[in-house]
Amino acid sequence: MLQVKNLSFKYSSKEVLKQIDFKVDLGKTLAIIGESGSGKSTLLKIIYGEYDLDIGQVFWKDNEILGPKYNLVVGYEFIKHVTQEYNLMPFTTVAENVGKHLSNFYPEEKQKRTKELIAVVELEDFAKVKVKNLSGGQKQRVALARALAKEPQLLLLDEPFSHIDNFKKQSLRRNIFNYLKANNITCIVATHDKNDVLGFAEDMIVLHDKKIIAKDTPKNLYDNPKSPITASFFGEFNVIEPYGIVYAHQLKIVDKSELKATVTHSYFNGKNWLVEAKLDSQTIFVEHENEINQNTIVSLKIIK
Ligand SMILES: Nc1ncnc2c1ncn2[C@@H]1O[C@H](COP(=O)(O)OP(=O)(O)OP(=O)(O)O)[C@@H](O)[C@H]1O
Repeated sequence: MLQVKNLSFKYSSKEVLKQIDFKVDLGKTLAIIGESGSGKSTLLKIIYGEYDLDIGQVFWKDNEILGPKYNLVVGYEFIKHVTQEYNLMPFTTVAENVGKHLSNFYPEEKQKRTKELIAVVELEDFAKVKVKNLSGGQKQRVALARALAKEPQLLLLDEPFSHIDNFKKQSLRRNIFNYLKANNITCIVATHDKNDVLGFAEDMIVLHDKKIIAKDTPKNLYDNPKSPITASFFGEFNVIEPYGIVYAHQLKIVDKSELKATVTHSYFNGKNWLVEAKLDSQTIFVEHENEINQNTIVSLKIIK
């Protein structure tokens, strides 16, 4: 189990994290979400052992994770950290990068494992291509494969699919998370994308103003977001008193109701239209199957 106990952290005088406490069971995935600058990457770096802590502790099983004051080389063999920088070797091939940390003592085994991982990230056609000639998204996939190569016990992923196009992202996400499950690898993923979380993470924490403001399963947080920060991660929402947080898809346009709003704009979003309207002086968003003309008065019903 990974355990983060009462952790607070400052960069010189700037406090970034305060009283952070959570656990991740072996083989489970925890998602960390929060606005840009809320400290997600910092938390992953601390768990990797990149910084010394004045307050709090991090444990992997019974071992305390310690920072550079205690370790000549930063990090731990059993943890892999895929950062937003990738740290690849640009002048060598995809296969060489993926196999970099695998022993040359068993060349056949190395080759087999490298091939397997290149398949997980769907880069078979690029195995012999030098990394410097790859796109940003392809590099990100090489970094993921390389992190898995030495079978880490704990994998830290920082925005792992941010540079990968939607076409590839869906299958890649499934490949990676299924691989982690099949190999009982514990994972912490920092992300802005709800699709990295909903189908894959057992638990999720929300960072805001240095603290954890919510901690639960993704489904419970989705069903009952409690704060606008949490709701905004899942989609367009409104705060309508006395009902509280109402997602745009929970507001229905009906024939008759007391709740009336005036349409100001309709945005096509593929599946349906996002209708912007004024409810008294408040701007609200409603999902609807058709476009609605500006200045139309609509009746609304909340269906939660
Ligand atoms: N090396 C550093 N020195 C000083 N301040 C830093 C350093 N790294 C990050 N910070 C600051 O710490 C805060 C948290 O940054 P961090 O990168 O952890 O946020 P984040 O949630 O990962 O953001 P994003 O979603 O944009 O990646 C930010 O205000 C950032 O400016």
